[in-house]
Amino acid sequence: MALEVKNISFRYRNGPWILKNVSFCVDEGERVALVGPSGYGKSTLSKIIAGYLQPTAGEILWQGKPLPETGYCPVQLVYQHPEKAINPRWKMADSLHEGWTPEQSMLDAMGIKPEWLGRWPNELSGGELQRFCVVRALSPETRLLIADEMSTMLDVITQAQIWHLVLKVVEERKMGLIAITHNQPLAEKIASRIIDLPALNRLDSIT
Ligand SMILES: Nc1ncnc2c1ncn2[C@@H]1O[C@H](COP(=O)(O)OP(=O)(O)OP(=O)(O)O)[C@@H](O)[C@H]1O
Repeated sequence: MALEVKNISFRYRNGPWILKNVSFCVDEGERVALVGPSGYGKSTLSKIIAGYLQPTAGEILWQGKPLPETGYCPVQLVYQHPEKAINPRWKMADSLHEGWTPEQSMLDAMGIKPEWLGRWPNELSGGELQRFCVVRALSPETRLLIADEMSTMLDVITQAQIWHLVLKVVEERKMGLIAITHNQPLAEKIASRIIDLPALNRLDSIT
């Protein structure tokens, strides 16, 4: 079992419980889609799995152990909002090369133009920025990619281009994938299993 989400419960400060006793596993190289209504906690759960948020209770295990606190994290998250994931004070080349140096062929496949590398993040569109975020997350050390509404704000041609590359890399490297999407046809196309978050969330067990 590559990823174990074990009895995860979460609330923001003293707010309402968002997740209660959520458990599921993702096998090595498995592709799953995580679905649920808007505001149901999918992004929150993805941040917990990637180690950006600490759960209020429960644990995330990767290959049977907690995620490493230092060094490269084998679980990488691509957010819905690329502008929040990129350092505004770094030029794009620096953000891109922060974790690894992708080959030119990957930049070409993602449609990243050479002139974008010398720009600041605010000089690119959301879709252009998102391409950088996707490539940055696809280091050879990444073993599980969480794509949280990764392509929602893109036009259909760009969406297809990005998903084509991501699925090719995931397949070649036998990586795991958790795709969070409201797009049912996309979920069915990219994933072999659909995880319905409301069915796992034990909010009724709150005392
Ligand atoms: N930083 C925060 N502080 C307090 N509440 C938050 C915070 N971030 C999210 N929430 C709340 O937590 C709940 C779950 O939000 P989350 O973004 O995880 O849902 P989601 O299922 O990903 O939604 P969507 O499909 O609309 O993206 C929402 O009610 C949201 O308002």
